[in-house]
Amino acid sequence: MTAVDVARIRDDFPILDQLINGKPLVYLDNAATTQKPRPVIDAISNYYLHNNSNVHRGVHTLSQRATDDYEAGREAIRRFINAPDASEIIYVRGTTEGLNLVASSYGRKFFKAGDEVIITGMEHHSNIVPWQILGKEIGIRLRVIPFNDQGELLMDEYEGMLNDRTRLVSVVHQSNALGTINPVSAIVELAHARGVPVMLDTAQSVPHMPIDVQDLGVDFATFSGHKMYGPTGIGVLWGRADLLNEMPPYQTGGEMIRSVTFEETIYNVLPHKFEAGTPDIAGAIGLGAAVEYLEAIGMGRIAAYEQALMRYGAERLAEIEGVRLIGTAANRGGVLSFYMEAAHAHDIGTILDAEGIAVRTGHHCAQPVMARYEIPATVRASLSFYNTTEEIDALIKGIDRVIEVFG
Ligand SMILES: Cc1ncc(COP(=O)(O)O)c(CN[C@@H](CS)C(=O)O)c1O
Repeated sequence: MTAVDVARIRDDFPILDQLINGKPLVYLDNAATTQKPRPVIDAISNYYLHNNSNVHRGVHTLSQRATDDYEAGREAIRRFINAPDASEIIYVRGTTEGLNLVASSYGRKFFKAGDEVIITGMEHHSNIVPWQILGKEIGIRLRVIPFNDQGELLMDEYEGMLNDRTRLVSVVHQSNALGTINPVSAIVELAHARGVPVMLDTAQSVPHMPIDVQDLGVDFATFSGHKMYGPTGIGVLWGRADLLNEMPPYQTGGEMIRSVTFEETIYNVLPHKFEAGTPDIAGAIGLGAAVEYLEAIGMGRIAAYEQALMRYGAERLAEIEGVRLIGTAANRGGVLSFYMEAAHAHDIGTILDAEGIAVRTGHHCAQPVMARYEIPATVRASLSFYNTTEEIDALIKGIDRVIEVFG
């Protein structure tokens, strides 16, 4: 993407054109949530302005229009991740709910006391805590794949963990704290050799690179709409139909049933079995618009642009004495996490905000990662295709200001 392309893209994001503390906003917190382009905002407004109605089983025009748009969003997502069938696309609130759904439904169906789930040491809390709860309830064991100082998984350790009690491998594709992009194909190959399914947390990869769930060979994948330029409150769990059909519903009530008597309930078919109650209709329509927006730019172009920007940022940060980059895997995405002895991450973030620069500071819901590096927190700049090298330069200038203040 050229600078001209980026300038035109930035016109689609009105929020980026504002001053913060008298300085141009430099939004570098995209791993937390991304900004929304006009087509997404317009699609949501259009629904509420002209088509607002509840979906499915409606016999009036507005309901049919809303249902058509809601299901068109599902088909757009299927296409975007190259899932075999739209019925395998389950709308959830976000990655957290997707992970909880699999832990709760797949976990209670297929795990027995003494069984094991394998995760990595760089997981987001939403792929740690649900398994701990299942561990307490059913007596399953959590196995954790360690990683080296660069933030790369120790694959030999992983291979050694797989055994006859392993019921699921559940791992992050791209770490939100380190940027590491994990070797999914190798992880899948070893797991499938033992007949073990793989769940992939794609919260940080779907928005930033091409994702083909069939090519990856995974069995589940989950992500959040708000991290891929769509609205908050809507996300996706994709799963292989044969597994989803075996799994009990996660929540129950309307929409997810075929018939209910006081004696028995017959569940609905996929995807509806896992979509109880009135869904986030506007969110799904907005997410469908976000998919179309990203497809028009091209995920390959986005990945290449963000990769170049991250490498530029890493080079600039390496020039500053006292800045320690956390997460230096050879294969990593648009995340620049760093630590400075001179000041706590929160103080650094505050000074950067005074310069108009928005970064995330803290443990990023990955406290085991901070413990591994023996640091309390990092400052994390996370990139998007609407960021520029000039914004990286502004970040560097802001860090120089931090050093002025804290010495
Ligand atoms: C890898 C990964 N996995 C799961 C989640 C949860 O996504 P939700 O949309 O909140 O459900 C996140 C969200 N990470 C945010 C909030 S902590 C971050 O600032 O890094 C994530 O990065």
